[in-house]
Amino acid sequence: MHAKHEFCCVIHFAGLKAVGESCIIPLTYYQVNVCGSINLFLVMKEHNVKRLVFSSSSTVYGEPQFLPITESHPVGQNLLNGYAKSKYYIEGILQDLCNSDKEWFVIILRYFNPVGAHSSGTLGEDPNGIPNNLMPYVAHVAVGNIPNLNVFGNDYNTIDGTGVRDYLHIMDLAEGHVSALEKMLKSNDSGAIAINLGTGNGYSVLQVINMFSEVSKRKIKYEIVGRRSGDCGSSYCDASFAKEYLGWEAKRTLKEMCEDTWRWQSLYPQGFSTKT
Ligand SMILES: O=c1ccn([C@@H]2O[C@H](COP(=O)(O)OP(=O)(O)O[C@H]3O[C@H](CO)[C@H](O)[C@H](O)[C@H]3O)[C@@H](O)[C@H]2O)c(=O)[nH]1
Repeated sequence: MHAKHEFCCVIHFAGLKAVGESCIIPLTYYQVNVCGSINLFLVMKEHNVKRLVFSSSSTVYGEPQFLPITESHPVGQNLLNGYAKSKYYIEGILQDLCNSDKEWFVIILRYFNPVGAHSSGTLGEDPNGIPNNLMPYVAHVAVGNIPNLNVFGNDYNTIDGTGVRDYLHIMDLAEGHVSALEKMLKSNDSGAIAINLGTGNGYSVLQVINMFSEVSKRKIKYEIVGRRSGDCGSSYCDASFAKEYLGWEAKRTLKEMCEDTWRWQSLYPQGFSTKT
């Protein structure tokens, strides 16, 4: 690709991302995420392309030590799964790379919980098999593919005892990348800069279920079960650095996240394999 086209920046989205799976096949996670990234950085270096936007994850913060989570929160401590470690290792590799060569400029985007779909309803999340994450699971229950949702724990120190996360509309996330690219093209900065991408607001599992039920007009059957291993009670970010540095902030509400997810799921109950 580099031989045929000229590139000025690369966005590195590729990788495996299921937390549970990374505990079962850690070597595959390190091979795909870490080795795959190193291969990409080597090719970029060979072709003298030294500007990169990297998809990292808020999981690098581990169990939050304070909230909201700022970019200066410690990273790499008590990471509970191979997925989080793979992102943390890649961030470290990028720091080393930038220290070794001052021409590199890397924006590390630490995603909180991306959810939702394109507002047209034609592009959405289509997990393989049973979804791992809350929003697609709720959508599958609402559309009737799965009978009920397990809520993992209601004994956290949160508004209603269920886990709180910083859900971010996928279109806001996409726009965050555009802002990062624009920044790269017009700035003379260098080094590796980590930026939280989230709304700064936390919502509990029950708040998400209630909002989804309201917009879909469907009852979401759920059952409270024990905590899922590796989960923390609350995670939400301080999103102010993204605004200051990239001029980006999330605009879409939890209601829009649920509406757009529902539009996609109700139009395509079987995802991309739905017969139209
Ligand atoms: O069937 C489910 C699924 C999830 N939850 C709860 O819903 C909340 C959100 O869980 P998700 O699985 O949707 O999201 P996580 O916060 O666990 O993890 C996600 O967000 C992380 C960053 O915080 C990483 O990016 C990771 O890849 C991604 O899976 C948690 O409290 C979880 O316990 C349930 O109650 N039932």
